[in-house]
Amino acid sequence: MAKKIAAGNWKMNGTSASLSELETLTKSHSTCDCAIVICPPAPLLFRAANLTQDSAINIGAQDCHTDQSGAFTGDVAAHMIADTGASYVIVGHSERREAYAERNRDVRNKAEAARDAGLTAIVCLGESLEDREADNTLDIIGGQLAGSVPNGATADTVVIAYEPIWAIGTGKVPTLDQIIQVHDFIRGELCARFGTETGNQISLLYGGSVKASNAAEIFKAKNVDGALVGGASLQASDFSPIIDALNTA
Ligand SMILES: O=C[C@H](O)COP(=O)(O)O
Repeated sequence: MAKKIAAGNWKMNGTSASLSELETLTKSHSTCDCAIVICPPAPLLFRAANLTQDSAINIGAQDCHTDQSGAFTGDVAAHMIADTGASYVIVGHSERREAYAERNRDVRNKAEAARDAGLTAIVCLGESLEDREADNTLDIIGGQLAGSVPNGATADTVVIAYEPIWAIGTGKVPTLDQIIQVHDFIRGELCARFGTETGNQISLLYGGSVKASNAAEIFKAKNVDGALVGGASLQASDFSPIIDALNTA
């Protein structure tokens, strides 16, 4: 059975003042049946990891480089992220695939670098509105999954986040049937590639306009093991009810 995960991606939002939101979450969720992961901007990683040490909250980064060191100005290596005390890293978010032209091969290399550093990679997949309207969703997701997830993936090294690009930050959410169709497909592909036991253990998160008002409904869906939340993860008061909905799902 896959671990339930409530993950928050703060994207390029937050300063040291935002750590108070983490403090609130830490206090309000001192124990939790699901894993809680907060991915703040890189400058906050070290302090966030310190603040949440020995709590139910895990810290993750939003990206990593494929290499361990070198002349890559502005980049951060996976082992540097692990050194801050963080344990997760998001790779292949659609915003990076688009803005930095990251291809599946780059995402897979990043996920491998994360694994080698002892981090769990949250590998993001998602179709554009154009793909969806052309009925290409499963082809796109299948290609991204095959190309972005490393061989030998396990539940400890990889989490999958399905995030339809058209649902990110738009308030538009796919129907439950659409989410179920894609998550069932991903589960089937993972089982076929990694075996039934491992395939069923890898957590599948849904992302795209998840909020307190729709979380419980989304978490009812088979093969939805949690969420990757953007906007509604910035304030503890918005994210807490999403965690609670996952706990009771
Ligand atoms: O990584 C998170 C996703 O991009 C979802 O963002 P959102 O919840 O603001 O739509």
